[in-house]
Amino acid sequence: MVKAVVCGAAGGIGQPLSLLLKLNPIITELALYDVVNAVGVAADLSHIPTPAQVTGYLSPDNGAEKALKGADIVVIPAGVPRKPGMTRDDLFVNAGICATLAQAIANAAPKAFILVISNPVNSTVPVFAETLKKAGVFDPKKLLGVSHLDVIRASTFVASVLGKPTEAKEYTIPVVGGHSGATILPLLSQTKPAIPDILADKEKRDALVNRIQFGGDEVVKAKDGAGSATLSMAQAGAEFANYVIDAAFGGKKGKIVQAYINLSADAGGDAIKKEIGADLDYFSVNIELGPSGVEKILPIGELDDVEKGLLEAAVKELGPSIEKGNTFQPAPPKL
Ligand SMILES: NC(=O)C1=CN([C@@H]2O[C@H](COP(=O)(O)OP(=O)(O)OC[C@H]3O[C@@H](n4cnc5c(N)ncnc54)[C@H](O)[C@@H]3O)[C@@H](O)[C@H]2O)C=CC1
Ligand SMILES: O=C([O-])CC(=O)C(=O)O
Repeated sequence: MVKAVVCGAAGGIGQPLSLLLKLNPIITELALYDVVNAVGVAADLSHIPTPAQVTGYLSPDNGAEKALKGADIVVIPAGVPRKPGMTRDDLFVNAGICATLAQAIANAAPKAFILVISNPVNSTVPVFAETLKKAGVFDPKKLLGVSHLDVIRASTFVASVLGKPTEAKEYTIPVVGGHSGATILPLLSQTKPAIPDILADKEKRDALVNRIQFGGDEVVKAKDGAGSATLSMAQAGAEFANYVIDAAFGGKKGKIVQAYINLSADAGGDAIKKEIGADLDYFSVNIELGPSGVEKILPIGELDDVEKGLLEAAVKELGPSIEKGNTFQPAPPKL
């Protein structure tokens, strides 16, 4: 029995993400929350004959907390997407939405796994953490910033450069750091199976790294004002949520993924701070998933010289974004 909740369920990501979660037979309850149209989307999905019973909630009458009550996992693609010319940091307007949703989760589902998709992830995850801390329910093992789209992009783009586009799933590339531009650090030297020909070709490699780091901009540009990645994000979000569900509720052991998490000492974050040579509170790292969420934080491992340079740039850009989230003060509620 697993209850999943999607906040922002009527949006460009929310709708296909909810559809993909409805197809997971382990999920028995699927609650959809949005400030618009969540009831309609729920009615639509409820006609699909899979186990999940779907309900929709809008904001009046405490809809968020009603949706969230008893949730095991909450996935959050709520908030404004980019338009051409904007950076993810320009989306910091989403911080208020994130703080409100975090408070609702603290009230109604304090033990749930929380998967944050809303941008800018580098700052919104700290916003979630700070709100949960104030409410006394913060568990760093259960708060996961979703950077998995960068991971699936890396597989797709590597396979394409190799001229093997149909074999993308065969290529595993850890992507660490953060989720925007230079903070996205694809560890091509750790690709499995190895890609020596790309690593030896500076021009090819630089272009590949750039495409992975700015894959989001590629979609924003192509959509030309109609938003950012929604369908690939829905796939990445559902795949990632299903990994978390399988590890926590399905008894599947040993799954290693990357997610943007809090590097608190008791979860093993100190070792990462040493590895990256920076005292950052958050970083996307290799984690082993399990019943408690982040079961283990694993080492980033050896970087080659190109990656050492990229790490330096990532750390420089991440620090201020984290600080922005850590120090965000939500507007007092209107009386
Ligand atoms: N982490 C990642 O890799 C990615 C993150 N994103 C981010 O995901 C977010 C959503 O993107 P889209 O679905 O394309 O946007 P969208 O505008 O299509 O959908 C957002 C939804 O959030 C809802 N919403 C707004 N305020 C809310 C609140 N207080 N509570 C609940 N729902 C609320 C809206 O009504 C709307 O249905 C954006 O911030 C975008 O930048 C997008 C792609 C990838
Ligand atoms: O680029 C954006 O604004 C949306 C996003 O995070 C991505 O596609 O990676």
